[in-house]
Amino acid sequence: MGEKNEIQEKEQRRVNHVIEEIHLRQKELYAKSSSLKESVVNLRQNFWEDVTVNLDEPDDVIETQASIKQQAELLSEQERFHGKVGEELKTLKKMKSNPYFGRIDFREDGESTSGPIYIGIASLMDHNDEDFLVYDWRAPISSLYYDYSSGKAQYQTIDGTITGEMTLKRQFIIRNGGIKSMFDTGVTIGDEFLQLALGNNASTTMKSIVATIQKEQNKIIRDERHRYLVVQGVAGSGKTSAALQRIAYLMYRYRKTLNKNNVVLFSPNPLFNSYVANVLPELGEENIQQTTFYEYLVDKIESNLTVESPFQHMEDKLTGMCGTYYHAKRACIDYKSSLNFKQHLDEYMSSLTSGGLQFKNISFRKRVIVTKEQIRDYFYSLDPTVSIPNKLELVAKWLLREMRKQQQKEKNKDWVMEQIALLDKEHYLHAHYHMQAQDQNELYVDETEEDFLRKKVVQRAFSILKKRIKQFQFVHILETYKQLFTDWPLKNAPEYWEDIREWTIKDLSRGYLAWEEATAYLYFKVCILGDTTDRLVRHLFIDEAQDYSPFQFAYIKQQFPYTRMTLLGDINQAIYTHDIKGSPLIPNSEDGRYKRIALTKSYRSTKQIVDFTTYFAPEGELIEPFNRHGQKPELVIHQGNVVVPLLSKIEALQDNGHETIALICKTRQECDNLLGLLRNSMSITKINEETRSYQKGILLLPVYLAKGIEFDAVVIPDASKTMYAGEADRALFYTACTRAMHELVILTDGKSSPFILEVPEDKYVVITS
Ligand SMILES: Nc1ncnc2c1ncn2[C@@H]1O[C@H](COP(=O)(O)OP(=O)(O)OP(=O)(O)O)[C@@H](O)[C@H]1O
Repeated sequence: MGEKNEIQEKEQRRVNHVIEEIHLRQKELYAKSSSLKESVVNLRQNFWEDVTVNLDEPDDVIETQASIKQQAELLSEQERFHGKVGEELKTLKKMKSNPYFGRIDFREDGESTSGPIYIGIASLMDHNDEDFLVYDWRAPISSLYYDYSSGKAQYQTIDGTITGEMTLKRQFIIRNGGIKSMFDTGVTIGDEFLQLALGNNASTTMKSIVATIQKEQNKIIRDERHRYLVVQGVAGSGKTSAALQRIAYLMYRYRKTLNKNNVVLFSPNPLFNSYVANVLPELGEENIQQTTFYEYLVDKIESNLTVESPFQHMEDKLTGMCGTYYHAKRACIDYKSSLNFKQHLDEYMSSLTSGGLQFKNISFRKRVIVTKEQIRDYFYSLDPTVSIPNKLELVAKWLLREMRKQQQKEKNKDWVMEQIALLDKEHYLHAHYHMQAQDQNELYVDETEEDFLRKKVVQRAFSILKKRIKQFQFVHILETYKQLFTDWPLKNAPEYWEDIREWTIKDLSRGYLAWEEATAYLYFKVCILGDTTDRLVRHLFIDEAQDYSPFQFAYIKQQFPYTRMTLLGDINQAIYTHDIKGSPLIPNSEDGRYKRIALTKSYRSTKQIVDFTTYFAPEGELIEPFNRHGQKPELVIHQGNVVVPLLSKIEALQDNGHETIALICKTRQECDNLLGLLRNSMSITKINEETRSYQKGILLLPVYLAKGIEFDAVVIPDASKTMYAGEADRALFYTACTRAMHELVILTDGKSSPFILEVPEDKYVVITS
């Protein structure tokens, strides 16, 4: 037997031993789980038997309450334990098939021997709880595996830096308990291992990358020092993957204090949410809160206003903008996305301390009981040095007092008697008992049952009004915001200001907030109404951060004042805002609290695809392909009718074994046209902004919905000059092409997009059909 085989056999024996230990642990946990389950069931069934209930004296009541609380705590403790055991069992099940993926032999300075350390998705002790059979990939010592090849190495612990020498680094592929292959590697994570991981078909859900995390990615995952961690990474460089492993790392590192409610991920579209939903559970962690920034805004803006979705915004920008309108709308988007606009808004808001805030009349039963002028006068009679939100608090108190006076006035009116007649039996009984109780305690009764019922009816009728007053709904935010465009003089007005004003007033008057307006409006609202900052969120992750405007970032920073942020993006894929100068992804925003990490290696696409797309990448960032080879991209030139060549290309891609083939168009309009042409010839799934998940097959979608996602093969059905021409289309075209893992096919009518012409001809194959 060769030395290599002997080593593999020895390793296999160890794998068998670990699986045996896993088996023992499982048995132990199953026993624990069923006894816990039994105890939970018993506790639930006998809950009241074990509680001492005595309500005779006030002291007894307190004692009873304490007894119930104690019993409830015991029950929830047992339930929690049971849940934990269940989670451990799930992890062990995964480990039984694949107990670990790496081994390092590390000799600490001052020690004479180097112990082997095996690394897997979770830690495992032997049955005596003495030795670690497997270390969690997030344990401090495991970072050696990702950061070093053989030789001098070090890692950080809470007690300081541990230095030493790594004498061996071995990687395993273990499936169903058998070692399929193993490599001893000289580089940090060996290419062969990564080749295998990347060569597979695209999956409809993202996978974890713990076995092959790269050194630069490991820096992102383990950074704990910086308030703002900014990752500029080229397409397919693993930004999203690193972000998800980072979440898993933080949940492990701070498991006693951090839970899923303290972590939020802003994702680019609803489809992406389900695309990444498997990663954390695969790593034994619960999913965190995921939302799109659009959903986040809509949730906070009054429900009677309509907020334009970023996708509709894109669609309009790409299909409906031409001529002077195009330039004016662009100026509008640029301005409202900028910090200049924020400053303008801030100045306007400070002017509101002395006048201009608009209010709403307060009406009851179609009669105005407090006019907006009365509210305004009261508001501006208050001390001008007090902040607007604090003054609103005082106005609300005054209004609530006014409401109480109004209630008194309303109580004796006829409508109240009519309402009393409509009350149900319960209310009458309540009134009756109330009077009885009074009889026992008082010598005379000053209130009749009718009085009591009248009071109740009026209280109920005013309750919604009072609730709205407490929420400061008497302030007319929309009208006050609109004034900014009607009355407020603007210094240094941007180009096309008159057009911008006109559109904005029209939109606001019909209760419509354009996408570029929505954040500004919400910012204005929270500043006027007062602090609604989010203190619960301790880590915020923003994927596709290049698509956030400087104004949106400023708002996010203000809303999450105590939150650490991880921003991940790619300047090359900036498709929403034209003005990316203020983006934090660009280095000049660095200060001590910022850490910027650049990822330049692209793992998603084959070398041939990366070589092709690099030529028209907008910002010319350094892009290195990973060494995985495939076919050169194909440029199919047809004579006008796209259907025949498109169908034959899709068939060819299917024959090549590709399971997920995406037809990526520039707009939804183009998708609709194409679907009309292809619908009768093949089964196609069209993806729109509401799509939450997808299956393998042929997918049709606009590029802005493909953000963050990848497919085995990508087909660009129309890459002609009329479709992708202007500079604004460059990032869209780049984003579309970089979604491909293995094959990229581009069709044109012969007049190709200028971006293709920027690529040397030897980088792609031309086919004329
Ligand atoms: N270290 C790694 N090991 C294995 N696979 C990796 C690694 N890093 C990235 N990948 C794979 O590369 C692909 C791209 O990763 P990911 O989607 O995280 O990149 P991204 O930078 O967010 O891309 P984009 O910005 O283009 O959406 C995924 O299939 C991911 O699994």
